[in-house]
Amino acid sequence: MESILEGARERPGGDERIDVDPRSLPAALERAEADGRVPVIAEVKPTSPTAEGTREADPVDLAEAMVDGGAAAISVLTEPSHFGGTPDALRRVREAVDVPVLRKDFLLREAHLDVVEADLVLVIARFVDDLEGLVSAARERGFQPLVEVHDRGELEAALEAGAEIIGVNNRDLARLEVDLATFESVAPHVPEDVTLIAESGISSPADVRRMRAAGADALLVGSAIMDHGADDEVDVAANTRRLTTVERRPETETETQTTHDESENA
Ligand SMILES: O=C(O)c1ccccc1NCC(=O)[C@H](O)[C@H](O)COP(=O)(O)O
Repeated sequence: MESILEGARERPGGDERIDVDPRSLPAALERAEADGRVPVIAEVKPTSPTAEGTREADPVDLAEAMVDGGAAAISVLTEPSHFGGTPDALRRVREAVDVPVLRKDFLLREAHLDVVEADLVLVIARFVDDLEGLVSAARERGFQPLVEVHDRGELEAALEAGAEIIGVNNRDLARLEVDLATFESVAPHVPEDVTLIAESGISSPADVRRMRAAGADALLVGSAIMDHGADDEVDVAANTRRLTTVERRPETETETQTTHDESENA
């Protein structure tokens, strides 16, 4: 984690202030609910420190397949060194799709906001010194800030900073371990009027049901959709659809299987 943060500290920001006309995330989540889709924010994540490989596919093709699979919004990694992302990939994806697009990166200061337009930006509570300042700076530019927390202390900080969209990350960024019980322990303390997102480690229909039962308004899913470990061409639309259609299907005993398990058993 330290090398990711070191890279983020050294990365320059933009020199010109960005001004965005954003697509609303809450409205996109409502549209998904209205037509019976689980609201999923599908993540274009070429690789990561915990991924088994790298997906070289064009980010635009991936994002379009995700929308085809029913994704309510798209998240695009723009961190270059550990996640294989670029701001240009996000710019191209946002031009190609009509759903809200989240910039997923390790943004530490105001100038980092001025790199590329997006509908939402991720602000990670534990890494930002002036959380309220960065949340306000994001809003002044038109971005919807998604403030990420991992425990109740960070949740309090996010609420004090004025967060209206909060993500609870099931991945402990200190140890990189994932535990879905994290969301279950933090969610009951999140006020009703906050848009609440469960992040990381959601890979099976059973995980989707579990996070929704715990109060998630939306789910942020990367690895299970990108399926980095699979050898062949991955069907990103099918991987997305498998999660977005969960609430249209009756619960079954095999729902705990991840995408990879299922394709091995097919
Ligand atoms: O995903 C990682 O390996 C990772 C490592 C270090 C810091 C952050 C990391 N992930 C960031 C994320 O929050 C996830 O990309 C996102 O929540 C999706 O998670 P998943 O569905 O488990 O890929």
